Amino acid sequence: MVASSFAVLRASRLCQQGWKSWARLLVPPPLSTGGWTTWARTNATLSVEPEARSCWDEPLSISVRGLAPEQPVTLRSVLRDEKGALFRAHARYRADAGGELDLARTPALGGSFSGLEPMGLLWAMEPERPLWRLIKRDVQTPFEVELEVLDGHEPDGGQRLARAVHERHFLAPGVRRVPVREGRVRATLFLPPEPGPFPGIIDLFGVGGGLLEYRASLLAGKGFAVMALAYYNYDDLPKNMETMHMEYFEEAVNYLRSHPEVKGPGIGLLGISKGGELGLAMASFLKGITAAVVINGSVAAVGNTISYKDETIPPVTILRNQVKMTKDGLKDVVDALQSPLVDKKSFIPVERSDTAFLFLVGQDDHNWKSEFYADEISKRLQAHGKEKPQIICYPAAGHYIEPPYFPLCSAGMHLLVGANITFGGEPKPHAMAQLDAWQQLQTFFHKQLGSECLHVSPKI
Ligand SMILES: CCCCCCCCCCCCCCCC(=O)SCCNC(=O)CCNC(=O)[C@H](O)C(C)(C)COP(=O)(O)OP(=O)(O)OC[C@H]1O[C@@H](n2cnc3c(N)ncnc32)[C@H](O)[C@@H]1OP(=O)(O)O
Repeated sequence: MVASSFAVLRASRLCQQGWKSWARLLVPPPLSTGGWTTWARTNATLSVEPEARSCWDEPLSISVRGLAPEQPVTLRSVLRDEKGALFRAHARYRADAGGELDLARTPALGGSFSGLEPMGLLWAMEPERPLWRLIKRDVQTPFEVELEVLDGHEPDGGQRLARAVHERHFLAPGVRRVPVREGRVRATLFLPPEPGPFPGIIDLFGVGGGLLEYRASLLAGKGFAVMALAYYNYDDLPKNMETMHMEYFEEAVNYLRSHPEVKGPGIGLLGISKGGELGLAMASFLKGITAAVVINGSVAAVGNTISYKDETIPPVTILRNQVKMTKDGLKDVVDALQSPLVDKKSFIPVERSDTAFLFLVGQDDHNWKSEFYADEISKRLQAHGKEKPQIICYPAAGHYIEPPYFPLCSAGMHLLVGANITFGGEPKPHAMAQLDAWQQLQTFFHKQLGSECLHVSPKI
């Protein structure tokens, strides 16, 4: 296993910091307290850099000025998703002797997180609605994050001293969004600003289907042509996923490879969960796939048959008696799939693939045994004289390894199981895993797809 390093991330974070812009965003009236000394300050300012807006995957510099020396304050964040669900985080801080507070230098004293966490107010958000996952549906609009500074350390906060609203965007400047309806292919292609050609990537999500675009749109901001590909429960595609026909995915690969703005000869694949399993199947059956990143995928067909021409891979047996209950009343299905070493016909024939692989694994994935699957794929590839894949394991990370700063979704409704299940993961290590995984997959694709490390300016 390759240990991951976070040093690179810190360096890139520092490079992205822009110039300081202090803006007093809200000045509440002074407290009337009958002569008692209070901490509330009328001249506190909250500064967020970049100013006013940024890309979702970009780090922020958050600081407060104009507080009293050593003043205790609580910082709060809130975001409303497109379904109206609220996500919140808060942390207690103490200003320095000069009445300042910089989240890059001042540790949180408790709350949704503690310690030095400059981005904790984003990644530590929790949904107000239980088991709700933060999903961005329309990438053409930003999420608005409201930040507040409150006097004192009371859980519900004291007087509001300052407030800022910051837009987090999913389309970097100049990135183009092109809906695709070609033959049977239903997708959205994101192209970096011209001129191309750009290395091409197909992006696949998992059970639930639909067409989620936010990862593809963010990745296009890093110099890739990324096509978010729907495969069921979208438009005129099948409503369910009884059989996954590789011919559909082949059509999508051919479409992207022949696109005038996509650099050849081969393309990349990115898939999470069921999307990782399908990416593995595509890399095993189809031609023209140079590189694949599988995030917590399976090496077995799960829940449906995979077919290509006259071959079929049947799904592994479900071991219903292995479903356990957690103390929180959630189902834990991690042991509920038969091993593909037993159900050998369900093992995707990865040995046929000449694709370079990167496996990103949450070691606390409770959806299924991602680490075991990655290890078995590695063994199978090497036993057939193929290149050893890169495997990066993240301790205490769960199933949904998303782009940076998405809050952990540690439990939720699983549409295949029909019940709420645990997905695993602890907020802090999961957040660190997301940050590292995002860098690792970009580095891997740039290397394998032969591109220069082009970045679209995140300035919006
Ligand atoms: C006892 C038996 C044992 C069996 C033991 C078997 C073991 C078995 C092992 C596991 C095997 C796994 C194998 C693959 C593991 C993956 O693949 S994990 C899943 C990864 N999936 C993804 O990342 C794709 C997610 N995409 C989606 O879920 C859909 O595209 C979206 C985003 C929900 C949008 O779809 P849509 O049709 O527009 O959704 P919408 O109508 O708004 O809502 C549909 C439902 O989703 C819910 N929903 C919508 N938004 C959200 C949200 N933000 N948060 C939470 N829920 C939401 C809604 O409430 C709604 O539910 P209902 O009201 O119908 O109950």
